[in-house]
Amino acid sequence: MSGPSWSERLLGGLKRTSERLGENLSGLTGKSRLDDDDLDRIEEALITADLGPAMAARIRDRLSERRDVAANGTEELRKVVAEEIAAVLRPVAEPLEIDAFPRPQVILVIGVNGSGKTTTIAKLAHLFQEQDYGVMLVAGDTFRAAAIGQLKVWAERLGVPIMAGPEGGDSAGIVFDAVKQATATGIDVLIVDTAGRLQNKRELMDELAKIKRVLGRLNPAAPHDVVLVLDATTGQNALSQIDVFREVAGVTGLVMTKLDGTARGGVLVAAAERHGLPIHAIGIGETMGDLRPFDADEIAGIIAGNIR
Ligand SMILES: Nc1nc2c(ncn2[C@@H]2O[C@H](COP(=O)(O)OP(=O)(O)OP(=O)(O)O)[C@@H](O)[C@H]2O)c(=O)[nH]1
Repeated sequence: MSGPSWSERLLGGLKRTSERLGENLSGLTGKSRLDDDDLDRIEEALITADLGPAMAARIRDRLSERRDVAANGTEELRKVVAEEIAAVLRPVAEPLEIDAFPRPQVILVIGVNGSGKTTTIAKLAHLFQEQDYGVMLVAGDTFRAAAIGQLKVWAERLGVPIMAGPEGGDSAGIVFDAVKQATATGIDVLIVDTAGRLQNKRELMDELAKIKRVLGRLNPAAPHDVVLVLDATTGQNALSQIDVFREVAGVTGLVMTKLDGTARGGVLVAAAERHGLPIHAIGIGETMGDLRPFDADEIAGIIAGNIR
């Protein structure tokens, strides 16, 4: 396939974050020692680059112990920043493993409409297919016919079975039927799409709670994973979505999408620092192959890379 490579696209998605840092730090060149004003500027730059105040303070502290790094050129400064970011990201880099017994492993996928939920479901299904697992999709968002239709298109493209009811159908009932069928047919992974109407928190909570209750009746361990899909282009907004969805659904892990294009990917670091939830993968495009493992050192390196 022609076009930009994985890393070029990822670089694009983190560019805004890394450029913000780069611009703010370029004035430090030639100094022999960082003074308090320099540290203030760095801290501010890190905050405007979406890394969040806690992370910015952490890096500032680290640099205040290493004020001489500026004397060794910006390369050294870059290394210290990258290392601090990587230290926060490494513990949360955790791929989604299929290890549930008895099968199927049930993965509930949640997130606001437009976050890239449906596309992420297709990408995950593709990934698991490549690992030789039998996958089935469930159209649990019954509020919009378009959502059901879109998932059906992906199921066909992937060549995987799908359980879908009519628009307005009872999603918990559909999920129940899907688990029964998946169990009977030896499916390994059941990926469930859910409604993402964040504006109505009560209804969303009731709906997700009902799906979880029904699942628990068939298998107390289900859902095994509750994966929240976040859109990197929403920047800080992604953080409040984590708060809300943790409260309504008990999130077990994250996938961040749209880390290509004009994303504000620095928010990944803020999310990791604040929540410590596993980050399973990142999305960097619209096709089923555009899911990439979350590589802490790679991301940290790119974010810090433009400091000059
Ligand atoms: N550039 C880019 N676009 C993406 C990515 N993931 C999803 N998209 C696009 O974002 C748009 C929304 O994605 P969907 O998967 O339909 O999102 P959804 O959350 O299911 O949204 P609804 O269908 O409205 O519920 C689509 O145009 C996708 O092609 C990604 O990683 N990168």
